[in-house]
Amino acid sequence: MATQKGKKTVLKFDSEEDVANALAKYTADLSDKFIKDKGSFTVVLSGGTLIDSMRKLVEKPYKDSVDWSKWWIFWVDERVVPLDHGDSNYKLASDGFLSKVPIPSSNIYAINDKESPEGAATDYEARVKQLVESKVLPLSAISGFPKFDLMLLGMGPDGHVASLFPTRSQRHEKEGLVTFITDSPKPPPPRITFTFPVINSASEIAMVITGAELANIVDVVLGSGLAADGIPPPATEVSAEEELTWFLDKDAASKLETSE
Ligand SMILES: O=C1O[C@H](COP(=O)(O)O)[C@@H](O)[C@H](O)[C@H]1O
Repeated sequence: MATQKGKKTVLKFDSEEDVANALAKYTADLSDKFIKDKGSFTVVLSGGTLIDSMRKLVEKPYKDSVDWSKWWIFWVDERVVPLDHGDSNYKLASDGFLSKVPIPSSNIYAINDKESPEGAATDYEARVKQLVESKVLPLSAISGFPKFDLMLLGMGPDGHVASLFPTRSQRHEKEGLVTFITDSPKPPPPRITFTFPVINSASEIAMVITGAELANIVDVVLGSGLAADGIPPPATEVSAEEELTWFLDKDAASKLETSE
């Protein structure tokens, strides 16, 4: 399990709707803070249910109050499929979020979908390094890895985050920024993903978890940290440099409440 560097906060809400409202305010407040402090806001998205949980951010008042022109968008993981494919995390975010707000298209870092998984990972890592060179992304003074302002993450029922799965070696990568997988246990098999050193160098991380099917793994990750097979779920390794905030609805927190 990673050592928590920054604060860890667990927020529980009565409904998924309340999570969506709180997540929108949290994200808009961080956007204001980072843009005031450094003139830009670098945001890393996951796929899955996260994008639907972000729906309130593209409604009033945030749609009009957030300075979208200063946003930069990245993906914590991506399925290696065409960007217009139904499995693409880019398409999911594009349809549900990016198409609704005026983020400059040159600030949106989709993968190169013409590449193999290995080629797409190499390409994405090179493009992130270029942004370090051009001072869009700073390096963490703690880890030396690129430091994003905010990562918005989901979690699977096996405790995977990004495309870092319990029984796959990518979760142990300590050198690279971006790695690839060709046998993801969750379809589709070919994916690229940020590594834990990059994820854990972010200033702020939100783990956004809703639904009863995630109650057991939430209890494991925020409780004992060990799954029934004795393997720590990857989500136990997530930590932020400033603050890791868990957004849980009542259903996802249901086992946690009984064991606390
Ligand atoms: O495959 C993926 O799964 C995780 C979790 O998805 P969810 O639907 O359970 O929220 C997601 O965070 C990741 O980005 C995606 O590629």
